[in-house]
Amino acid sequence: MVDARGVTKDFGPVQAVKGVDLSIVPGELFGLIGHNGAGKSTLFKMMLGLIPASSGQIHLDGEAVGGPRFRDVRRRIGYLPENVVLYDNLTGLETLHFFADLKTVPRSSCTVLLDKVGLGHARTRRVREYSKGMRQRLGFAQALLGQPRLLFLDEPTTGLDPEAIRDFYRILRELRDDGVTMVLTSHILAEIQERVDRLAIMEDGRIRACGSVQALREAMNLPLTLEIAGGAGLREQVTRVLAGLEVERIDETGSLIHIRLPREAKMPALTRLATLGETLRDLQVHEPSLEDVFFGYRN
Ligand SMILES: Nc1ncnc2c1ncn2[C@@H]1O[C@H](COP(=O)(O)OP(=O)(O)OP(=O)(O)O)[C@@H](O)[C@H]1O
Repeated sequence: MVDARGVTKDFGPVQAVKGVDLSIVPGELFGLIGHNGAGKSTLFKMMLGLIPASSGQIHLDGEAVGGPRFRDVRRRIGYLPENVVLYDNLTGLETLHFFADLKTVPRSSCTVLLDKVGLGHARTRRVREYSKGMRQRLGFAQALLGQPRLLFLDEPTTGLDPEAIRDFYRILRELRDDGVTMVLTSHILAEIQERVDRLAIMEDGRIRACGSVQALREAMNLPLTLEIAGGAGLREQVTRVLAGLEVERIDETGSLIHIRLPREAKMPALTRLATLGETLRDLQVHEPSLEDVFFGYRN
């Protein structure tokens, strides 16, 4: 659905994107993460044909961006920019009517979309009175006009509270079930790590790593943490049964013991810990977070 080959972008002396190759398959929910200035928004704008690439090629749905048949593809694309520009004097519904007219989409779909993003109750209120999260929802409704098959969402959850973020990802899952392809950017790694199918880590204009969160974790081979709770003297017993295994660290906070160990030592450690029987009250395995993976790739 999205295919970028050797894409670069120069802004004068600044090379914002440095030879990006990226393939996103139909129906995929794809995350693009990276620190400020990594080049995410620039890559998005080139994919949408809003700015030309300095070199390289991008195809969307088989058509070259900026090519003769790109106009048709563009009709099937929805875009939520990082900073949505809205007119304060219009109501939510008037705003959506305005965008529907621009996209030559029937106005009749607007009320349904406002309900979908949780703004039905506020559709006759002026945007001036909207909170940041409400503005973001309105921007999202705008991106969904015309039932796009490909959605680009730049920092879509900025300003949303946790409940709204949950609602937002529920809508994305519904869209994915309908076969819509989505690409979203985020800084909030914890938020997207369990929600996207695959992601790319972008740094300094380059894609440093790309794959499912699990694949990236495994490729990095970062240590895991086992967290266990139990009775008095647990730490000594844990240290005893794990003796000889490759354990990085054993820490204690309150009544919890944290054991940091390489992935390959997980099953042997669990087998040995099981011999402690009822001394163990609880045990959890913590995978490295996306933050750990992200910083692992940066270091
Ligand atoms: N129009 C422009 N003119 C000059 N430099 C630009 C322009 N747009 C972006 N840049 C530069 O290109 C680099 C990448 O910026 P970009 O906005 O793509 O990053 P980003 O990953 O989206 O960052 P953020 O998460 O902060 O939005 C930065 O160094 C930025 O200063």
